[in-house]
Amino acid sequence: MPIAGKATLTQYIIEERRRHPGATGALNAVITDVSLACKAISRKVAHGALADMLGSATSRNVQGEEQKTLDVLSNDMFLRTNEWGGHVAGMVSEEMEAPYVPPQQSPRGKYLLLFDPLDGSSNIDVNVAVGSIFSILRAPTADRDARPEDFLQPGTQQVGAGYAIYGPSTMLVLTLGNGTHAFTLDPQLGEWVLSHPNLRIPARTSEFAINASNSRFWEPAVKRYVDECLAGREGPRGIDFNMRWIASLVAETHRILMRGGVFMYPRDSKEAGRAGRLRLLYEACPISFLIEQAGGMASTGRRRLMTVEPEAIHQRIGLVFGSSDEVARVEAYHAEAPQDTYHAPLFGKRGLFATAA
Ligand SMILES: O=P(O)(O)OC[C@H]1O[C@](O)(COP(=O)(O)O)[C@@H](O)[C@@H]1O
Ligand SMILES: [Mg+2]
Ligand SMILES: [Mg+2]
Repeated sequence: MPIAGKATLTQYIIEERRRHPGATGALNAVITDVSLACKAISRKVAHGALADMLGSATSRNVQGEEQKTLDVLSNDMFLRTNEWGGHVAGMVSEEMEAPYVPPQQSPRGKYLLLFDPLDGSSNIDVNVAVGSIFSILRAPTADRDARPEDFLQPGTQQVGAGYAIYGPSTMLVLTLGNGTHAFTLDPQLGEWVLSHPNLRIPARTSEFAINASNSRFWEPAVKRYVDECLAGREGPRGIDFNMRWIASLVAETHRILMRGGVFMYPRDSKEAGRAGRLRLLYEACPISFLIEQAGGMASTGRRRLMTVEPEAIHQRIGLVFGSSDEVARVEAYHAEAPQDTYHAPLFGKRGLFATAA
């Protein structure tokens, strides 16, 4: 019996399976296992300081970032819930240098799971929303253990993707390639309830999100786009824009899925040899899949993000996503502007901060 007339996650994925007559239920099992990990993480996050879970672990992850206690614990939750089920042949995580291959599987799992177990972890200690992001790929072969190169598949190959957000309420947002749907965790029942079926992102928006402290490292096309937004009603866009920055990709994505907007963590020159801040396989690809399935666009700034052929499991990339008119505009500015042709009006000769001649 549906809760308050709404389907549960279990009911939804069983219904989805009917679209694939040959399906064995293994994908549903992976989603169930992931959603169990997310419930467990949600409980830990909700206890905050009372669970003695805040603060930093003593370790650093493969990208040299300080690991929070909850980063390590959340990673463990994902590994433990999924290795037991036997449906994944290997897992890649932000928190592990090499893929994890579950022991003694026979037959081997059909799927590969990639995840950021705790996204936005700099927000944990200040009690702001964090989340978990996941992507599901098919394992290319069942004949051998999963290898790093097996995970190097473009986003278009994802069979499922989603995130959990641990905010005022806990939600799971999922796509299996048939729309993007949001489930709210009923804390009494411990059940995910389909509260927001078929999310749609409006094509137009007047809200953007970017870490403006990086502006001196941006490419000209991004500078131009942001300057035009900031110029508001008096500028070329003719409308006032609002700006947001939560420093939590999951929370920014959630806002955009709920009411539109554009998010940018573009390629920049902040660190030599680093293409962008976000990780391609377990941040940018799953978010892009969710956004496209909700009618939005997701781009590197220059091209559709999900067509990028990955080269390394922890590869970083520029990401621009959200309302399609705005993402298309950012792509157009990149196509138009050779690297050195745009001069920001704020700092130009006749700009706001120009010094008297
Ligand atoms: O420190 P910045 O530049 O605000 O970066 C924030 C970005 O970094 C992230 O926190 C990276 O995620 P992790 O917390 O998983 O490392 C994104 O969620 C967010 O968009
Ligand atoms: Mg992250
Ligand atoms: Mg993380």
